[in-house]
Amino acid sequence: MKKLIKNGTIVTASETFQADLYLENGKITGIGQSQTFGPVDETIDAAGCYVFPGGVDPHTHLDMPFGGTVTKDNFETGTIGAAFGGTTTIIDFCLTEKGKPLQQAIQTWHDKSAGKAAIDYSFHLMIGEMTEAVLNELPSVITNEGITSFKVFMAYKNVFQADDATLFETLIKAKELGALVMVHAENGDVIDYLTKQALAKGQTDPIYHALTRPVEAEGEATGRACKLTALAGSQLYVVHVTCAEAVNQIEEARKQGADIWGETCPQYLVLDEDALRKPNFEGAKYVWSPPLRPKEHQAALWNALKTGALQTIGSDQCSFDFDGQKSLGKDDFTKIPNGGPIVEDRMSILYSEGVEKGRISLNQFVDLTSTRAAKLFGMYPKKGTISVGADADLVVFDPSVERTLSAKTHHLAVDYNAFEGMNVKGLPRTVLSRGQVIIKDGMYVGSPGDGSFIKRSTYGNTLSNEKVEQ
Ligand SMILES: NC(=O)NCCC(=O)O
Ligand SMILES: [Zn+2]
Ligand SMILES: [Zn+2]
Repeated sequence: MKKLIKNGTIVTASETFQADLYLENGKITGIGQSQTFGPVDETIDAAGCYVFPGGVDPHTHLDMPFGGTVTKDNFETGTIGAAFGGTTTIIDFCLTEKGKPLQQAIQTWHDKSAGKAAIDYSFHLMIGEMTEAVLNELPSVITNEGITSFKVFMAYKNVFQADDATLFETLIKAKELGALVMVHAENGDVIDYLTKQALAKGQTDPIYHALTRPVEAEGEATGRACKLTALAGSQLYVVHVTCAEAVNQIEEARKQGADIWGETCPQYLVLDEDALRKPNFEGAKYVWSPPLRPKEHQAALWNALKTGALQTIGSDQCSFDFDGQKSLGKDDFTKIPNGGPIVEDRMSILYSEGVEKGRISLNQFVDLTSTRAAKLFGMYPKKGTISVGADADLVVFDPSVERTLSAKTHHLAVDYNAFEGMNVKGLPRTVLSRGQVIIKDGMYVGSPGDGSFIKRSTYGNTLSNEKVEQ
C-alpha cells in the first residue's frame, strides 16, 4: 500500500518545512513534491497540520505488578491510549526478581506484550542485584534480546531498591557492554525512616507520601548516581526528575563532562504537591514517586527543558484505578499504589503548555518527545525522525483544535484522568505506525498485536554528535 501525506508542515528536531511524504512498505521513501512520487493508493491531507515523527515514550509500566495489585492498563489498552496521544513507540520496564534468571523476566514481559501491543515497543531491564549469574547473563541480554538499557532503583526499600555496589557494578558492566544505565534517584533509606516516623505519628493521608520524600532525598541520590557514573566512566539516564535540586546535580555533572541525561514527565510540569491535599482521599490520584513538588519547581523544570539541562519527556505511565486500587491506601498512604495515567496526554501537554505558551520551540518539542529518546536508546533514525528510510511512524497534528482532557474522553482503561478538566490546544488527528493508519477521525483503526518488539542498538551507536552539544 503506497500512501501520500500532502500539504503538511514537516517538523523534525532541527527543521520545519513544507513538504509531502511518500510512504511505501511501512517506510518513508520520499520527501518533497507529490508530483515526483510514484502511484498512490491512499492520500492523507495534512493541510493546516504539522506532521511530526511519532512520539517515543521511553518510560512506561504496563501490566506491571506493584503494591499488591497490577496496573490497570496493559499492553493493549496502554498502547492504544499512547497511539491516540501521538506516541508510536514505547519502552517499558521489565521487572526482574532477585535469584531468578533475567531471561525468565524477559520472557514474562514478551508474554505480556506479544499479540497485544498496538504500536512498536521495547524493554529496559531492571537490575536488582549484581551476582555472578546476572553478570553472565547480561551479554546475551544485549546481543540476543537487543535490550540495551538497565534500570536500577535507588528507592522502594525492601521491594525494588538496589544498593550502591549494585549500581556501581551495573555502571561498570554497562560501559563494557554498551548499555545505558537508568536510575530512579531517591534515597530509599532516608525515605523509609521518614515514612516510619510519619506513620508512628498517625500521619496516614496521601499528602504524607510527598512530605516523607523531600527534594533533598532526590537531590542526594541524583548527585550520588552522577558521581558513581563519573567514577565508573560510564553513562547514566536519570528518570522522572522532579525538582531543582536534582536538575542542578545533573547540570553540574554534565558541565564536568559526565555522560549523563535527564528526563522529566508532564505531571511534574503542570501539577503540584497541593493536589495530594485534595479532600475525600482524592489526593491518592496524585501519588507518584518521586512526588509532585511545590509549584516553584515547575519553572526550574521548564527552564531545564529549554536550556537542555534535561533532554527527554517520559510519561512514567503506571495507572491504577482510583476505585479499588488507589483505595488500598485509604488508611495508610504507604499502601497507595504509586503512579498515574499519562501516556495518552504526554505529547498534548508538552505541546500545549510548552510550544503554545512559548516555553519551548516546535523543534525542541519533537526532540524532547521523540528524537532524543530514539537516539539515546538505540533506535535512531529508524524511529524518532522524518527522513528517507525511517519507519513511517507519523502524527498529523492539528494545532487549531481546542479540547479538554478528561477520563470521559480518554482511551485508557483507568477510571480517572490526572489532568481532568485541563484545556489543551492541539490534537493528533491521524497517527500512522509503520505506514499503517492506526488513529483516524477519533477512532482506533489498527489491530492490537500489530506492534512489534524492537531490538535496539548499543548505547552511543545512534547518538551521533550528542556529546558535543553538552
Ligand atoms: N513513579 C511512580 O510513582 N510509579 C511507577 C514506578 C516508578 O517509576 O518508580
Ligand atoms: Zn521510578
Ligand atoms: Zn517509572
